[in-house]
Amino acid sequence: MKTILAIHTGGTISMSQNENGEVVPNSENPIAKEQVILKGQINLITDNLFNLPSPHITPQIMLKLKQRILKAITHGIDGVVITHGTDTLEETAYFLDLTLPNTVPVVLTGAMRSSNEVGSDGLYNFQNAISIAATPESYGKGVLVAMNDEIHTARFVTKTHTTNVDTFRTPTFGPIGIVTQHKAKYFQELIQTEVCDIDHVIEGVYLLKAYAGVNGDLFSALDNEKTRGLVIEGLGAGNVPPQALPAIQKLLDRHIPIVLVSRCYNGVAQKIYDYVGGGIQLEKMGLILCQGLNGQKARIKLLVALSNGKKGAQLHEFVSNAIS
Ligand SMILES: NC(=O)C[C@H](N)C(=O)O
Repeated sequence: MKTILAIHTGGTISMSQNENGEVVPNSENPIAKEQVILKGQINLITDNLFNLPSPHITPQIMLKLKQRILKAITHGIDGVVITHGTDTLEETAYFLDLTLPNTVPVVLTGAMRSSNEVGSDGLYNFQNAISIAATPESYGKGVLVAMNDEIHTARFVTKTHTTNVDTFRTPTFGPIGIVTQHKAKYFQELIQTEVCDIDHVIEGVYLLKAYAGVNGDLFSALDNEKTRGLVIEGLGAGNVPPQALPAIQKLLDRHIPIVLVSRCYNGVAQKIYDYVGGGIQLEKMGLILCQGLNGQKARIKLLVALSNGKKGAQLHEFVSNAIS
């Protein structure tokens, strides 16, 4: 019989609606007490590690979660399920994907409707996640996200709707599997995973979004001792308005690594344009183009790489490479 560890961290999946219709955290996690469909076929261990709405989750908390999972892997666990608030679920999932060894299935799930709401999706998603974690086909697939009958990779999944249960999508590449009758079926191979172990996380890694007419004001605000790295969500294929460039150049002159992704929902940042602020010129300035990650994922990757002590060409190679 397989032993699966369920780690609960909070989020809507463990909340309830009160008599005023407000969704609030519970002192006791209702999902942890539910009967799960595979009871009798698996040995389920429960750890109520945190009880936090996911906007309260920080990289330091992600690191604690990673350490908890690592301990369980060392003790021979067969699979791990994590329940998590959906707002930052993709960031925690990718943090774990980058920092854990790819040895046992690790599956994150959550809910868009709290535990006592009509049509609540929490228990359903939780059961799916358990069956995915207990499936032999789930080995070697990196950290997975299971929501609404779909299986996504941590690397590319993103929350796309504020309230709809069909919110988690993988733009450009699509999900790698589906769940039917609580059984996982995979139809895409995962591209190679990368592991970058860390024992601490640094501060001072920021994310800014470009927009029409953005100037250097926000970039100049980062010209200080605290700044260790920056991700810019550029326009289109990865372009930035010219007025912002002098302030960006100043950050580069201070040897602050700057990663460029696209603010577009689909597609990857590319070197297409050779005008002032175009991707080709930004790369010549020294920005690192990161293909395929959204801004929040690229920030996690840069944070992990810098926390690991990566610099120069090694940092460049690790951060720029997401799709090969
Ligand atoms: N659906 C959810 O879980 C959203 C909630 N605000 C959270 O992330 O904790």
